Amino acid sequence: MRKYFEFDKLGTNYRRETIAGITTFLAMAYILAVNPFMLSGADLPPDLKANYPEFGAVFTATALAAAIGTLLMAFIGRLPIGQAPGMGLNAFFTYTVVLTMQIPWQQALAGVFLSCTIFLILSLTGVREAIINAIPKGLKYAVSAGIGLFIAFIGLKNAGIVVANEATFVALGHFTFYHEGMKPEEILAAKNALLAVFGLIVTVVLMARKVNAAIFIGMVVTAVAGMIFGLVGLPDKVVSAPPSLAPTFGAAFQYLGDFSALFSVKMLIVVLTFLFVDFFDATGTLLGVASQAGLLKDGKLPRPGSAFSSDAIAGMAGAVLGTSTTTAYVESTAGVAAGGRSGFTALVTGVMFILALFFSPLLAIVTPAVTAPALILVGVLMASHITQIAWNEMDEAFPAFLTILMMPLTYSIATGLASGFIVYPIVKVLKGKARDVHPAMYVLFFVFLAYFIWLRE
Ligand SMILES: Nc1nc2[nH]cnc2c(=O)[nH]1
Repeated sequence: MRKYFEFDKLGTNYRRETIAGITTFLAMAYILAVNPFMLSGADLPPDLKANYPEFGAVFTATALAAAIGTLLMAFIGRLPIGQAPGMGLNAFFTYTVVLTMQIPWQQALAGVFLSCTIFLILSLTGVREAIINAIPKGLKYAVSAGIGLFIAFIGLKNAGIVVANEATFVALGHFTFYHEGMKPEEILAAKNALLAVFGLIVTVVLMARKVNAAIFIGMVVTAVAGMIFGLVGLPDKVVSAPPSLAPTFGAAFQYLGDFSALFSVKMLIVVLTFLFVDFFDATGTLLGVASQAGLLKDGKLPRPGSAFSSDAIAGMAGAVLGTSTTTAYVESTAGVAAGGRSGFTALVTGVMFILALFFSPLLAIVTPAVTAPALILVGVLMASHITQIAWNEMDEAFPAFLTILMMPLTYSIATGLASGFIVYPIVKVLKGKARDVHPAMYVLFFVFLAYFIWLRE
């Protein structure tokens, strides 16, 4: 074991790797609640919930996908990196693909499976690197930053901190509940918005103090405060058998053979968006976390094919189980900060996800106010990529800015992505820099243009 994980070469030991693995698990554990909450449409009106997979099955799928993905990273990638369903693509799955595009969730899972299969092929053949070089750096970072604003916006909306407004589209929610004539639901909404603000402050302070499991602890503190003030119910037990996977397991397969459903412009955009986001995210995250751990050689990952394949296979497995794209998690930096250097860290994290399968009753304490701080603060982590954009070059800055801005304002990652990829070649060509644009970018221009023409009808 020590030899397989190269403990001596990496200067590490079992104790340190175990603490690191538990640390990464605690930093990622919020996804066990947030993912089923989001993918099952729990924050949507009751009549829309029927269009989404069942909560319990998504919980089991999330824990299993995280366990499988993280164990793949342990044994194949041999990196101290955890995997779980990503926070941007679960929002894209729920709000864009199923809610707006009205694609059945089973077909959306087929799209996840397909995009990860393509990612696997690109990773094994080395084409991945060629594509990474073809996409302008500013757009790559804009995708992460835009997703950060998007999921933060979802958190603010779910918590009632930001509300709809007829005159201005959006406005600040209501936080006072002692006016005369307030309806009971208005009082409840105001109290929940206050609870979310409380949770946000607690979590920000924990993060600022560099507490590794800040988001997880923040959720627990918020839920306990919610129980004290009667906003969150008590779980009736702590341990139970995992909820059945039957409602979601293999649901993707019913569409994988249906070529007419799978090969439409709508699905092309869905698959491309899943692929792009996972592609850029995995590249940035694997390099970023490995760099922090001091594992890069000449700026390259050790065994890059294995690491990217672990990401892609985890996504395929997750789609079969019943969750949106599983990917390498930036929260793995918490375990690396605690000393994790080898795949053994990921082995420990993966085993923790298996144990978590038996604690599903605790999910009863997760309400929109409890998840909101996690959504908003993961948004901050992702938005930090904004600094990588060349803001003083307008032909770079504007497409990136548009990508970032359109994601929250149109409530769609795909629309943000499409906006940037359409505007980028136009601005470059009109500036007389057509040769600076990679041919692949012109192909994508037409693909995304087709998206706007055929999907907006
Ligand atoms: N890299 C990465 N880390 C995450 N942490 C939570 N969600 C994500 C995600 O989508 N990508």
